[in-house]
Amino acid sequence: MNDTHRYSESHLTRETFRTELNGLVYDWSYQFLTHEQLRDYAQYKLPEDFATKRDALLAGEYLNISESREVAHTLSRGKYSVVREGEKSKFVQMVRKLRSGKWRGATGKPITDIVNIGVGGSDLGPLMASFALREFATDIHDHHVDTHFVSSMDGGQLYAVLPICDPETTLFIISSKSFGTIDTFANVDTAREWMLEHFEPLNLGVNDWLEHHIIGVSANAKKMDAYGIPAPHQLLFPETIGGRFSLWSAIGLSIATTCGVQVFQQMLEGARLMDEHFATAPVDENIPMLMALIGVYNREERDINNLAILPYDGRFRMLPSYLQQLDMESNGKQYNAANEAIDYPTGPIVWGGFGPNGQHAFFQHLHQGYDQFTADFVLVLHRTDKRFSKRVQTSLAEQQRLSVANCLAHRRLMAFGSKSDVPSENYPGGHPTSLLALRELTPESFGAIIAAYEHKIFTQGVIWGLNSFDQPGVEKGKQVALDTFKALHGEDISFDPSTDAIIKMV
Ligand SMILES: O=P(O)(O)OC[C@H]1O[C@H](O)[C@H](O)[C@@H](O)[C@@H]1O
Repeated sequence: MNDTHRYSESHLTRETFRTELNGLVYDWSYQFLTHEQLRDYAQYKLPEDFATKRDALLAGEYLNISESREVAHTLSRGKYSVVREGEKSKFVQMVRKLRSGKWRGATGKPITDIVNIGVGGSDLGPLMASFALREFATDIHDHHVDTHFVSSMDGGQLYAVLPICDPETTLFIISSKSFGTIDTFANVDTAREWMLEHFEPLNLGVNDWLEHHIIGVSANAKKMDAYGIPAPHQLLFPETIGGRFSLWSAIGLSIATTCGVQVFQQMLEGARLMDEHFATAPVDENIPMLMALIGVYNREERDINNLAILPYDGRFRMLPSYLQQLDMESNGKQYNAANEAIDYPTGPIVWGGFGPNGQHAFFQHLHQGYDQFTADFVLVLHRTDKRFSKRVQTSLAEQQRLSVANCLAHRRLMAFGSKSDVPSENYPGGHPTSLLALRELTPESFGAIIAAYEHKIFTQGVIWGLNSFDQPGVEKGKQVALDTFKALHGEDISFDPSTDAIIKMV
């Protein structure tokens, strides 16, 4: 494809490469494709049954073949939403009880700290959304609850969280679709020891812990029963919702305990509107499809193997980690949906970091390093926050403008470069990037941007013939780690000289 006319600033004045949905602006001006090329590329790349597959996804009917189940996460922001029954919903009642201080611990004190224990999809989505949306909480009563997140198997986060919590006023949400992930239960075991150590001198025990200080969120009711979680404290969600797509479901409980039910509902609504847009907008105005086709083009025609996610608003700090799982676990595959080996590139390596800080760190490589990359800049154009006086708000608004200016400037430098005969002053440019700009961050626009990425990844999976909804590579990782763990416990298992030697040192 001929792109000699792109990356010339004059060309950009003749065509608009921008589409908007409810305050989410997607600008692809600094990508290689023109509208015409994009439409041709869509015809060439999208399989004939793409619309059928898309409709099946949005109806909750798309088949995850290898796991023999449907894919239903889009329904969790529509007709099967956990908040659809309002005050009658168990999810809503739990959130209200916790956020109003009516949920009491075993000694009768109101819960003040909630710890979500989960990993992967049971951690990254809730953590990201809670962090991004906490300032929008509207239904705060007199009571203040803090929500913490613990995921890592090494206990590293418990070291930080336990000392600032009081066992009598702390509640743990065990978030695990399978209710069997070893990382999560390693953390739960330690949390239980911490609590029981405090409870036993008070003549309280495991049952008091289970009765007052635990909520289970899972697709596996049997395992929650077996663990002893009382039925009223169990939240179930369907098997058909994949872990990395589960923040919209009951797994989002910690989002709602942090931000309130209303914000959670608004987030779902933003995602639902993106579902509608994905279903109906023409291809060169369809945000997820544009993102997908541009990504496939960069991967296949330009041989660019990585995508940097560069948010310029601190509330999106966790977005790169979230999208890493969403994309790499879905499309990082060398086999197709029919389980045949494939010989073409699929999903890119997704990485990134908070843009303003990255400028003082890894941007050197982006501006002058050897490697090719593509990037998504994520920007929020306006921010107001009534918690501050006018005077402080004015200063904060100036900071927001500073961040916007830096984002736009670095994006230009990556696209157009800055030529000089002095090698150290030469910036090659030519890196294709997109801009996702929110006019304002709201729960709705947040929901929309996350759903856009989900559909982008789905579309790419369809183009590449993948099943984007399984993750055997992760399952394999769990098995190999089990054997190593046994060896650490003294079982006579040998691996290789390096591993064996380190095991002996532990
Ligand atoms: O929610 P859980 O069943 O505990 O699973 C947590 C995570 O486990 C695995 O690593 C899967 O690959 C992830 O997709 C999942 O999100």
